[in-house]
Amino acid sequence: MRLMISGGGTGGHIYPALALIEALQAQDPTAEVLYVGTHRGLESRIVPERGIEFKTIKIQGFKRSLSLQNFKTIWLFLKSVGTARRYIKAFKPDVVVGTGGYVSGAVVFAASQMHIPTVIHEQNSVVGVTNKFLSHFVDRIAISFESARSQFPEKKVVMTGNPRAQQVVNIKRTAALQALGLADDQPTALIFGGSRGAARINAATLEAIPELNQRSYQTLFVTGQVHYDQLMAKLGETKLAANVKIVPYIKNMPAILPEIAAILGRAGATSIAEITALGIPSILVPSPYVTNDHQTKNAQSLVDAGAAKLVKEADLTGASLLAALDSLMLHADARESMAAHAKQLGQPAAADQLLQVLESVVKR
Ligand SMILES: CC(=O)N[C@H]1[C@@H](OP(=O)(O)OP(=O)(O)OC[C@H]2O[C@@H](n3ccc(=O)[nH]c3=O)[C@H](O)[C@@H]2O)O[C@H](CO)[C@@H](O)[C@@H]1O
Repeated sequence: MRLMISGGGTGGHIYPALALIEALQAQDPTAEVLYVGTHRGLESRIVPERGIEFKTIKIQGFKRSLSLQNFKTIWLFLKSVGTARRYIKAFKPDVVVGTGGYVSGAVVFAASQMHIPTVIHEQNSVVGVTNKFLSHFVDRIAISFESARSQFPEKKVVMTGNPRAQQVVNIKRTAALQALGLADDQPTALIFGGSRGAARINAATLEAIPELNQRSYQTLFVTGQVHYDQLMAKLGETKLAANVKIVPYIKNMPAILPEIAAILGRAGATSIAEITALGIPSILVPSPYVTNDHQTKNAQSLVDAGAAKLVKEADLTGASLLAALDSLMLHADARESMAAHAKQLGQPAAADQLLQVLESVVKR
C-alpha cells in the first residue's frame, strides 16, 4: 500500500499517525509512506527522526475574530492545496489519511478533489474544525469516542479507536525508568501537561516539590520542551531528592507508560487512549483553553466509568495536586480499582481496525 498521511501541530494528532504507520509497516513491510506536515509543528521534529519520508506545506489557522490575517489564511490554504496536489501527483498514494490539524485539511481536501480514496481519524469526543470541514469530502471517518458519531455524516462513520492505543499495549517492559535515573521497584507517578506541557500543572507541581521529595513514591515530572529552562530557573536552590526527576520531554512515551502507577495530566484524546489501553489510574486536569471545552468531555467519559478523577484547572494548586496524587499513590487498592475500570474502556486493536478501514476504501 502507498499511504500518504497528514496530521500536525500537536502530539495528539501526530502520534496516532505514527502508530498507524507502524502497524501498516508491520503488516506490509513493502508499504511506502509519505508524511505531510508543516515545518513549524512538532511533526517536523518527530517524524523525520523515525526515518519516515517527510514533506512540508505552509499553512496557518483561522482567527476566531474577523481579521486581515484570515485573508492570508485563505490564500495560504489555496496555495497549500496546490502544493499537496503536486505531492500527490508525484507520490501516487493508494489512500490519503488525515489525523487532524490545519495541515491535514489541505492535504486530504486536495486528495478528495483528485478522486484518491480518503480517510480521516478523529481522536476527540468533540469534533475538530478541520475534520468537520473534511467530513463532507472524505470516504470514511474513523472515530475514537461514540459521542463523535452524531457530529459527522452518519453513513461514513466507523468506530476504530485511536491507533496509539494498540501501539502502547504492544510494548515490552524495558526498565525505562531506571534509564532515567529512577528506581525500578517503587510506584511512580507521571505528571505531564500533554505534548507541549501546561503552565498551570507545572506551577502546581513546582509548589509541591518539597513535599514530593519526602513521599514514599517516585515522581517523574515532564515539563514540556518550551517550559523547561524557565521552570528549572524557578526551582532555584530547591534540591531534588532521588525520588523526583524533572525532564523536558519524553521521546519514547510507550516505553515509560507500562512502568507508571498513576498519571496526573491533561485530558487530550491521545493521552486518554494510552491511559485506557494500558489501564493506568489518572487524575485529569482538562485544558480550559481548547475548542468547546472538549478535554472536559474527554475526561468525563472516564470519570463516569470510575476510571479517572477530574480536577478543574481553576482548583489546581500545589496542595490540591498533592492531595489528588496521594489519594492514588498511597493507596494501591484505589489504583487497582481505577485501573480495572480504565482498561474496560481501552481499544487495544484500534490500529488494525483503522487499517481495515483503509483497505476497504482502497479496494472500492
Ligand atoms: C492544547 C491542545 O490543543 N490539546 C489537544 C492536543 O493535545 P496534545 O497534543 O497534548 O495531545 P494528547 O494529550 O492527546 O497526546 C499527547 C501525546 O504526546 C505524547 N507525549 C507527551 C509528552 C511527552 O513528553 N512525550 C510524549 O510522547 C503522549 O504520550 C501522547 O501520545 O491534541 C489532542 C488530540 O487531538 C486533543 O485532545 C487536545 O485537546
